[in-house]
Amino acid sequence: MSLMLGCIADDYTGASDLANTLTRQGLRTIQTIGVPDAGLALGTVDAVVVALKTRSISSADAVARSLAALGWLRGKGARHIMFKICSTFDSTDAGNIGPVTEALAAALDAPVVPVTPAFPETGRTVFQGHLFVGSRPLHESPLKDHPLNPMHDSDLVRVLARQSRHGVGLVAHDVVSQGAAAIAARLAALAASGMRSAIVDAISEPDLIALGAAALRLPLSTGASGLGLGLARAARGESAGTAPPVWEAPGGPAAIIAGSCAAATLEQIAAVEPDLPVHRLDIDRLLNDPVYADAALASTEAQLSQGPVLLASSATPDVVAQLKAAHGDDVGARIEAALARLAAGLVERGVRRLIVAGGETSGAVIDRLGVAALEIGPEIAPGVPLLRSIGGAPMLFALKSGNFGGADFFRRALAAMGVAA
Ligand SMILES: Nc1ncnc2c1ncn2[C@@H]1O[C@H](COP(=O)(O)OP(=O)(O)O)[C@@H](O)[C@H]1O
Ligand SMILES: O=C(O)[C@@H](O)C(=O)COP(=O)(O)O
Repeated sequence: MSLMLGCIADDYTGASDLANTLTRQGLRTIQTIGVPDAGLALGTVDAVVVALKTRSISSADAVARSLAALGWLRGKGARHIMFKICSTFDSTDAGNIGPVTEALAAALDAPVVPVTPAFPETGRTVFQGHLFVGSRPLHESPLKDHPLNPMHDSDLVRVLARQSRHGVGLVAHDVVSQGAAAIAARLAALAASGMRSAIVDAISEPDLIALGAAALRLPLSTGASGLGLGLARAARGESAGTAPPVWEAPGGPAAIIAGSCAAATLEQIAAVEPDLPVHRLDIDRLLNDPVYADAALASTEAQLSQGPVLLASSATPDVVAQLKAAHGDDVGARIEAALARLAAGLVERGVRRLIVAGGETSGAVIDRLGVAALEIGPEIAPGVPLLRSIGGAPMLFALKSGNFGGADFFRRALAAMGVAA
């Protein structure tokens, strides 16, 4: 097997977001959870997205796990490697976008790495190296309040340079607008001057297509799903590619687990509250009362037979700050583990259709359920596909980035799973 694209994602919703884009661009794509066992049957695929949970761990661990994924992808003949990061560049000054990019570049002997989180379809654009979320620069967007990776600087050349050993350049829009050859020439000039990565401007799909054509000539690129779109177009060439599959909806109750504290998720929870039972979890009890989780699950049992239920830890930034002050900076990881336990309890009670809101939350849930890989189905909302587990009891998932989806996302996801809300 020889893969057109081998992708390494730093969180699970990011992985499914990219897999969705590649699938919509006609590439047969599979998402694996970590480096898959040798026995996993991948079938005939053009791209594999290896989902890792490395965005918020130590940079040494993130590098080691990403290099292991690289080794597996190279063993599958991947012709180009893409490191999938968040379209809002979620990271701290301690890493991990810079350290992982530089480690992968060294392993691949890449002369320079184009880097862009641009994803205009979801309002992420990069101009003069500055990242905009909608009309606001990153540091004025809701991402400034992220519980794990609050973003306080929209100048990505500066942000990436703070977490990189080598110099970081810029391919500005006046070059990008001239097309792939101009981008490639600028990247080569930056490499000759000692730069090893470069933020690349992109504000539209044509920019992404030009960048994809230039990037595919290099061993490695780093970015969000917009970059994936450009790479897929260049890799696919003129072939039409393949359409996403249509699945028979499996039976079984449905549930929603929300761990994201993003503004979009808070709005989505409020929007669906009139239609189904919403359990807003008491975090103090969730973390300290040994019987609270079982009591919460018991309270859902009768409800699950009537329709979907939603369990949420999600809170506004001021409440998140209070809980971090009360429980320590690791409160996020502890809540993830508690939500994953609740998800396992819901599956034990027959749930086979599960929507999870939050990247780190999705990682904890999918790991706890032991899912090995996911097929990519039709798109529910930009950046969020319907997913079906591969191996084990078949389950349908929707793993939603906290920031993605409109107010009606949960209703749309349930409908895509064959569930009326
Ligand atoms: N009430 C809360 N207070 C503090 N942290 C929370 C709360 N609820 C969830 N969290 C944590 O916030 C983080 C959300 O990250 P994630 O799941 O990646 O969402 P997003 O996709 O919005 O980034 C997780 O670590 C989660 O456990
Ligand atoms: O690129 C994106 O924005 C998403 O694919 C993503 O990575 C979001 O991460 P979470 O907000 O942690 O889900």
